[in-house]
Amino acid sequence: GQNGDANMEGALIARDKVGVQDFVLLDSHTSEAAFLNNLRKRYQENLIYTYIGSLLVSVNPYQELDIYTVSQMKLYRGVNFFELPPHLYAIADNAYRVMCNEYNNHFILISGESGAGKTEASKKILQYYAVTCPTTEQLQTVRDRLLLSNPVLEAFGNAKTLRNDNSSRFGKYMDIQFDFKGAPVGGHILSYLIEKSRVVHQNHGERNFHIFYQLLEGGDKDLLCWLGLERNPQKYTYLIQGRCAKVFSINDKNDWKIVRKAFSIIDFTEKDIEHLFGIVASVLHLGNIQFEEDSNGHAIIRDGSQIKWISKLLGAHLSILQEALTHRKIEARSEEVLSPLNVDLAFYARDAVAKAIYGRTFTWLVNKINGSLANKKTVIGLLDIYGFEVLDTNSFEQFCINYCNEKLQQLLIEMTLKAEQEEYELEGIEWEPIPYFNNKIICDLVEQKHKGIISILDEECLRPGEATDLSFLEKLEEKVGDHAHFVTRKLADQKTRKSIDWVDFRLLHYAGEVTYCAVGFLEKNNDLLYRNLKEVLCNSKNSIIRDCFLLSELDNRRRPETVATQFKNSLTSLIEILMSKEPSYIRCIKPNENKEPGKFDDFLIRHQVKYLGLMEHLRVRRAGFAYRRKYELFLQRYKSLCPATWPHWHGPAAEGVERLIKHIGYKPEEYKLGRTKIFIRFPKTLFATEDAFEYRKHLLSKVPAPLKRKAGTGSACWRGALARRAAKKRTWAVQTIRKFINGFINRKKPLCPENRDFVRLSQYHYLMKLRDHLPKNVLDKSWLQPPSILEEVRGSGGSGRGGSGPCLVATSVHIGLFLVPQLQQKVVTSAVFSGKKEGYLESLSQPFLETRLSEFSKALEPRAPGSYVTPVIKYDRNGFKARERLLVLTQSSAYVVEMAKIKQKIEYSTLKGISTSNLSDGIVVIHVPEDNKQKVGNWDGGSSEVMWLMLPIPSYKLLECHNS
Ligand SMILES: Nc1ncnc2c1ncn2[C@@H]1O[C@H](COP(=O)(O)OP(=O)(O)OP(=O)(O)O)[C@@H](O)[C@H]1O
Repeated sequence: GQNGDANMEGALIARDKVGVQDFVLLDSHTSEAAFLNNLRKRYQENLIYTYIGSLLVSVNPYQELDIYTVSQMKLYRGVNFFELPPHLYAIADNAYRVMCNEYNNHFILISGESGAGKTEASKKILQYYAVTCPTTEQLQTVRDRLLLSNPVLEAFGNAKTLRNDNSSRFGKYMDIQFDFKGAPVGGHILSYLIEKSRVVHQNHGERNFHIFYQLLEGGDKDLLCWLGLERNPQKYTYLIQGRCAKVFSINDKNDWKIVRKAFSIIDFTEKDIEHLFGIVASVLHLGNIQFEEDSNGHAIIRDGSQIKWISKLLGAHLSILQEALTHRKIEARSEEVLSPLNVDLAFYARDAVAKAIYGRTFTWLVNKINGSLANKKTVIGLLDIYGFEVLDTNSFEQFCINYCNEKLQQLLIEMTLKAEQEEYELEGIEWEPIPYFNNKIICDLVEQKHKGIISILDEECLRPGEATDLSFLEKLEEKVGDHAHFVTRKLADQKTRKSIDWVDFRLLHYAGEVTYCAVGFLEKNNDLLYRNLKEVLCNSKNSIIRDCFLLSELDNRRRPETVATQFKNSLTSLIEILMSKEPSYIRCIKPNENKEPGKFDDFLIRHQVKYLGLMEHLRVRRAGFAYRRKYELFLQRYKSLCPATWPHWHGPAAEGVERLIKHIGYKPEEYKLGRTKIFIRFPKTLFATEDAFEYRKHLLSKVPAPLKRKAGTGSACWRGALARRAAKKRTWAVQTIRKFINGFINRKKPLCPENRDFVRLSQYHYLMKLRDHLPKNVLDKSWLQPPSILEEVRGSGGSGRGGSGPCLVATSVHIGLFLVPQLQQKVVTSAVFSGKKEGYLESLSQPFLETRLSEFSKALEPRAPGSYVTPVIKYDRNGFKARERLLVLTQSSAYVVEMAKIKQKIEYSTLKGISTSNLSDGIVVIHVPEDNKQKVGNWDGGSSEVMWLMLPIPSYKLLECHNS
């Protein structure tokens, strides 16, 4: 992928820091141990992010890290992927920039097991966009709503589980919508499979959804009184099954305040809120309803107080409600008969209605939030979805979740791995396609029409007669028993048999085996709500309940779709949505079970590395070539390594690259040349090249321009040269330190051989400091005080034979500001080369040729009359074409000006200076002298001394002179 290539350079630069920051650069890429070592090494230094190409691996730090500040966000904004260490923000920013540049849609898929940090990651990305994207006051509201939808959704959709105190119990796909200027203007949320069973039952150590506890803890007295609730959660059956209603790590009272406030911002009316909490309270009352047997063995409600509250809060008729909870309406021929329920069935009906009310209200809530976020244009989607789940006992929910993960893996395979192989094909590179495990076979096992597990389950649910979970299991054995990824006790061999119970079936998922207990599958898939209970709810006076239970549902005599089928369908449409977008991936890893910072549990992590398919991904990413890059970019970066390509190569880039790599001595087995890209097989080849490049860059940054050209013809064998250099450097260091001490002792004497270097060093430092503190304009008379040693030496007339240092100090005060860049370069080069290079003194009196200034005016020269080098032109969906333009910024305002107009108004030769921004935003700042203000006329911005112009960099040429 595009960004995968890009981050490679960053990985190169930082590779010596802590491990490799891109797994692709691991020497032994097939070794799981090496993979884990690298991950551990980085984690222990709190480096929680690592790339595999363009995929980001994240390990939950379980502590607040100082890497999510606004200044960090700004650091990553617009910066090329490869220039900074791996980060969520880099992924987010890359998606954003690709979206803006290409006007296409994007999604970021975040996966990992419970507690691995998915939700945190998606919130951080959202914050990143909220802070860094352009916005207006008007859009501020949308931004706030986007951010505040989170606490509300979390209150209703998250719960404390054993694995995570704030576990999302629903899958979430959120689109962030941007307008053509890249401002976030809206959002849309899709939710998947809220875990309704939690409303009525929680495992030991777990809680119900946060909102119940928040309401009881934080709701004010009047509200609770109106809802008929007591503040004590221990009073509510539905809240205490996990026996941990109060948890130290969760502040329900505080969270309540946040949620309550969020409601008002995301457009909820007081009526909505009243009805919503009416429903929440009703669920609690429902849970406290108890049934007993009457003399006929029929269920009757033991105490009428709860049902009265429910009737009030849901606006349902008391006696009808009472009847509905204890009877079932059966249709016999054309008659409807009310048949009384026994106690067990009454409890079942009670729980079913609680789950249905809560589940549908959650969906209503999501829709309501969507209503307040609605907008259009391009989007970036954030998919935060439960990762692979393997519990001690795995039930229907785990089956759905793991099926979902199979589907997403399939998507990843289709989009990434195949794309990878196709790239080689496209580039015309000979390459044996590497086999990877395609999990389609498992997806088919689950979802295939008529033959898949879901179809078989549905059939059992719908068929007349005595269908049970066991008969479902038998059907499975009968129909998919010979499938390679399906086992039951009966089908297993002697050895495996022991580990599978009679009620279990086992699937061999792509990530490993999971044994599912079939008990409860039918009931959960059916998700039946008795018809008469539905009727009661359809007639409710609570408007939310009425929205959730439509009368039309009653008219529809067809059976509603089963849960598994609904889920399957929503996954299918999700995959469709995702297929139309550009993907980015984040894989979250949970480092230990104890939520402990700094603890790297090898066993647990190895397991996840496997489940997340990371080795698989790396293997494919590294299968042929570790690195590939467009010829232009490769040449751009490394051209200084070969005299034929430095400073400019005039032929086709591919040929330039060929020359270049011949010159630096690549062996044939190390690389391949494709149609548009060079492919390098081993990381070490690239490292050597990068070393040479770094070294050259270091050197070039200190050479005056005329010398730069000559330097290009230097030694060819950089690898050897490097070693020699290092040895030389050490000797040199020893001598220098000695000299420095000597110089310091003699610093007060007039200039003499003992103190000359020391004085020169002081001069140098002074000038460097001066450079950063130059007066901002001609009226500013402040000037950095030189250290006394320089004054003294100058006073004693010691400008000496070198003539460089003191002279510069004296003259620079009088130099016009527009010479400053020139002067700065000379200062630097003087410190480095004076007395060391022949011909340096001569070069001093001439202006340096390849300064940014001259290079810049060259770049602006039209190639053909009236046109400029590669203008930045964008098109949007509506065919809007942004013209070639300049952004003009004065100190008080900004204008957009047509290139053509500017050309008439400024003589480039009078520019005061130019600076390029260090972001990849394609912007250059031109400093215009004061007198040009008049000519520039209507973009006058007031009283500024220096006028600034900004314009998109028209070509590589400019970038290049900035970088070198
Ligand atoms: N980047 C991070 N910095 C600090 N703490 C983090 C970070 N990511 C996760 N955590 C901690 O780990 C906890 C669990 O993370 P999170 O809720 O995001 O997991 P999840 O993968 O969404 O789990 P689930 O699937 O159960 O919803 C958080 O509540 C937080 O305490």
